[in-house]
This record gives sequence, structure tokens and C-alpha cells, in this order.
Amino acid sequence: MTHALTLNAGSSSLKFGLFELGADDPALIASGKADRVGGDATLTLKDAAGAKLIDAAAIPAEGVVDHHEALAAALKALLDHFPVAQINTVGHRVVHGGLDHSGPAVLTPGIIDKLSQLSPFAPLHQPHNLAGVRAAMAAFPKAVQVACFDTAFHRHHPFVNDVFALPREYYDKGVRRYGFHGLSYDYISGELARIAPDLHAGRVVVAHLGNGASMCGMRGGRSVASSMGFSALDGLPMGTRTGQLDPGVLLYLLQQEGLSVEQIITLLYKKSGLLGLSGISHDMRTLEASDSEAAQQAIAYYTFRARRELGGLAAALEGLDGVVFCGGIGENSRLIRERICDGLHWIGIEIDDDANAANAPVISRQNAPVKVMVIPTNEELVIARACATLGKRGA
Ligand SMILES: Nc1ncnc2c1ncn2[C@@H]1O[C@H](COP(=O)(O)OP(=O)(O)O)[C@@H](O)[C@H]1O
Ligand SMILES: CC(=O)OP(=O)(O)O
Ligand SMILES: [Mg+2]
Repeated sequence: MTHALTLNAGSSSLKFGLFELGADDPALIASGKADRVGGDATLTLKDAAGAKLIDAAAIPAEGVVDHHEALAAALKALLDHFPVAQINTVGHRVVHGGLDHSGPAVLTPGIIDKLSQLSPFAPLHQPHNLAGVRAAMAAFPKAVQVACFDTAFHRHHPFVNDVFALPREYYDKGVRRYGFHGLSYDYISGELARIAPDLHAGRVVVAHLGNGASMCGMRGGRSVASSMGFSALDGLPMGTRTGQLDPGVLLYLLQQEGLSVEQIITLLYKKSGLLGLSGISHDMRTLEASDSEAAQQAIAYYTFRARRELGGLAAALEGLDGVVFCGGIGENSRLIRERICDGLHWIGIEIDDDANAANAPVISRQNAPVKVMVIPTNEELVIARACATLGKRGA
């Protein structure tokens, strides 16, 4: 029996899974999440049925828990509960694959080196992803290490959605609209093919609204355009990231405010978005529960920008047949879905309030022109599938 461990280091969380690899689709054995990484992190471990084996236990650390400590705690918890696990493949979510990768890859020292050169393009993710790779290589020296790239799903964008209007040399150097959250979109595309083949064949905007957030315009199950571009900063406002920003603001910050490059990185990636606007929190649950005006304004901006982006992607797709919400906010927040969809009647989006309140799989009204769905995403399963395919080849 062989098992795969999957690691998915998000900007504020570390999700992991243990899968049994067999003839069929990988079977989940256990999954878990270290939450609020970068703060007072907690660890949750669940069995395949979702029963909690560890429930939000504090991860001991001096001060804040970083991704490295979160990973060590996750591995310990997994191996304590599943000592018989034969982990021969470890699959990693690696946010940036650059120009080289349009699918998953078995990691070699040369590839790891090249991937670490992409860290400045995704400073909130790539270093954590690669720290996970190194920790997993040390913990499982005989295992095949597989990287699954967030950018891969978007590598076939048409030129107009791949380029910036800069002198051509920058495009040739790799300054392009990569797009991210590709593992999530890959999973949703597969789910649409399975449960809603009409939508899969059509024009769909998928809204991945987590701590990071983006939208993907898909036609025929493939990415045509994404709200995220060169970095995971572009597009929608996020927990702590700005989303789309006039580049003139960057020039102002550099020239007039005298901010250093490091200060600007911290400002754009860690102090902006919902946190910056509200002054309270990056966490949507906290903002929804708050009656402060700034929290409500942050939510208003978030949902307004999401509507604009959705309309823009519908134009890129030349029409709209469906919308899918996923990610922590997309899957759970009735309020945010309602606010985004309100005001999109003109495009054919009509929400059924009861279905929306229940986080039902279909939340649009029965005869509405655009079908709106809520599909819990599963980046881990996409990673496990790559482990099943590439683990054998690399072994
Ligand atoms: N019931 C809920 N209502 C509103 N927001 C929620 C709810 N559950 C989770 N969220 C939000 O989801 C976001 C985290 O999404 P997630 O996809 O787990 O993050 P990450 O990008 O770190 O993987 C947080 O803003 C959190 O507040
Ligand atoms: C690419 C990205 O923003 O990822 P996450 O949502 O995990 O932060
Ligand atoms: Mg995420």
C-alpha cells in the first residue's frame, strides 16, 4: 500500500492531507490544517469522515508560529495518528512555476533552484512552499517529491490575456500575466465536467475567495483569463493584499513617501486589503461580525471590486453561463455571495435566498439565465492525483 502526503502552504494557513494511492482516484485518509499561521496558530486533524482527531489545538511556539513550525506540528500529529502510513510521495502546492511548467513535475535540485529564483514574484507563498519541500525531503528522504503549480492551469492564455503593454523585451523575459489558484480551478473544472457538463462546456467565472482571492474565466473547462496577473497581488482585494492598484501609486510611494522596496512589499502584501481598509482584521468572519463603519466599508469595497472583475471576465468570455464560488469565503459566506450577486441581475444572475443561506450547491433561481454554484474546492486532491501519476514515474 502506498500513501501520498500533500502540503498546501497558503499565505495564512498550511493545509495537508494523507491519501492512499491505488487503482482509483486517491482516497483521503486524513486531512488537517494549521490555521492563523503567522499568529497564534492552531492545528486541526480530521479523519476521512471529517471527525476531528485534534480540534484547534494551540501549536506551541515562542511567539508567533511560522510555516516551518506549523509543518513540524502537522507531521508529528499525522504520524502519531497514522503510524503505518507508507509515504512514498509528497506532493507540494508550489505557487509559481514560471514559464517552464504547464503541469506538475517531479522535483530535482535543479528545478528547486529555478523555483526559488521565482520567490520575489510570490514572496508570501513561494518561500513557504519551498521550505515545505526542504522539510519534506529531510523527513522523507526516499519519497518522490512532486510539485503542483498554481500557474500551470493558466499557461495557455491567449496572448492578449498573457501580456502587459510594456516594451516587448519584458514579455520575452517572463513579465507576463501568469494567474494563480490553478489547482483550485483545475479541481473545479473537473467537478463541473462531472456534475454540470453543460457549464463545463460553456463560459464560467470561478471565484476563488479565500485569504488570497482571484477569479478565473473558463471556457470549455480551460482558463481563458484570470484576475491575478504577474504576481498574486493583482485583481481582487484580499485579506491583506491590495488587489489591482494603479502603478502610479507605487511611484508616489517611492518618490514622495520615500518608502523602501521592502516597506512597499510589506505594505502591498501584508498591510492592505481587508486589513488595511478596515484597520481591524484580514479575516472576513471578524469583519462580518463587526459593526464598525470601516469594517462595513471594507466589505463594500471587496464586493464592489468582485462585481467589476466578474463583469470584466464575462466580457472576456463573450458571455456568461455560470458562476462558481469556492474558497473559505466563497464556500461559507452567504453575505459576500449575496452582495457580489446583487447588482449583477443585468448579466442574468439571480440568487435564491434560501439556497444561498444554506450554502447549497446551486444558489441561483431555477430559471435564471446564469447558473450560480457553490463548490467546495479541493486543491489537495489535485495534488494527490499528480502524486499518483508522477510518483510511479519518479520512483
Ligand atoms: N463562515 C464564514 N463566513 C465568512 N467568511 C469565512 C467563513 N469561513 C471562513 N471564512 C473566511 O475565509 C477566509 C480564509 O479562506 P481560506 O481559503 O481557508 O484561506 P487560505 O487562502 O489561507 O487557504 C478568511 O477570510 C475567513 O474569514
Ligand atoms: C496564490 C494565492 O493567493 O494563494 P492563497 O490564496 O493560498 O494565499
Ligand atoms: Mg488558499
